[in-house]
Amino acid sequence: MEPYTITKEASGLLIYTINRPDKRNAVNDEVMDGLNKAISLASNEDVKALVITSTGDKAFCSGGDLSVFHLLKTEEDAYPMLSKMAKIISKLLLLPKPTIALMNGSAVGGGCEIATACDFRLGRKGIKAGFVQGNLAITTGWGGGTILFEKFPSSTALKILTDGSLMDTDELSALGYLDLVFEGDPYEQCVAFLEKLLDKEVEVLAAYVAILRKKWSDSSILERIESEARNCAILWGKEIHHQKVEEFLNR
Ligand SMILES: CC[C@@H](C(=O)O)C(=O)SCCNC(=O)CCNC(=O)[C@H](O)C(C)(C)COP(=O)(O)OP(=O)(O)OC[C@H]1O[C@@H](n2cnc3c(N)ncnc32)[C@H](O)[C@@H]1OP(=O)(O)O
Repeated sequence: MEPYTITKEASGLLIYTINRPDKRNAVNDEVMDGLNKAISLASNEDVKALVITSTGDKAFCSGGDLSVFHLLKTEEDAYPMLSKMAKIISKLLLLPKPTIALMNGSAVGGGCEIATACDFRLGRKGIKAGFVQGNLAITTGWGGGTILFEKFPSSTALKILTDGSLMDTDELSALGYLDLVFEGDPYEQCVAFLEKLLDKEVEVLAAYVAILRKKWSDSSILERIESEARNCAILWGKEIHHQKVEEFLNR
């Protein structure tokens, strides 16, 4: 089974789908490379917006693939992986097209980091989402913490990150994290949400998005994301983190 697919729709949507439902759509190197490729393709003139979604209804994305990344034991081992994905997420954040996380399942850990980098988050009623990294004795390491602080009030972001709880769609909507809670076919709901946006010329969309992207690029966001990855790598190398991951893998 291919770990991801990329499809271009006649509507102008480019759709990147993580396809590892048995691993709850966890991110491994191939998924990272696929996302990077989709982000590059989304810059093409005929693409109006990039949608990131996944297969199945259990998980939008369960974060980093712990069964693979658990082999990374030290700060020096972990940093290249964290930095690689932090760069991809930075590219997603600054992509000059609107981006949408279409969440038909729960978003956990790094899955929330991907969703947070998107401009819009659409979640199926009944899913959950949470930045659980703190429960594993690490922080966000892909830039998601920095981006959360950028997009939400600081007290809201700090509470979400330090609680490490999975929140339901009522809580996520109340916090403004979800822009739409949907029922029914995810793709149809996404197209309906974007109906008016997709009516606009691609240059108009890109120009509005550029205003927002400039605000971030002018505020040294790339350096701040890089420093988040570096700090996470330090915690990653500690024994307590490895114990917490073992507990998850052996539960
Ligand atoms: C690495 C970067 C870091 C960051 O910077 O953000 C992170 O992302 S840390 C990772 C944080 N993620 C987690 O801790 C998620 C753990 N997963 C879950 O909490 C749950 O699986 C779920 C996502 C809520 C789904 O629950 P459920 O539907 O009940 O499924 P299972 O728990 O039974 O899992 C099924 C299957 O999938 C495997 N799995 C799930 N998540 C991961 C993962 N992140 N990495 C690797 N494998 C994962 C799980 O082990 C099960 O496998 P089998 O036992 O072999 O069936």
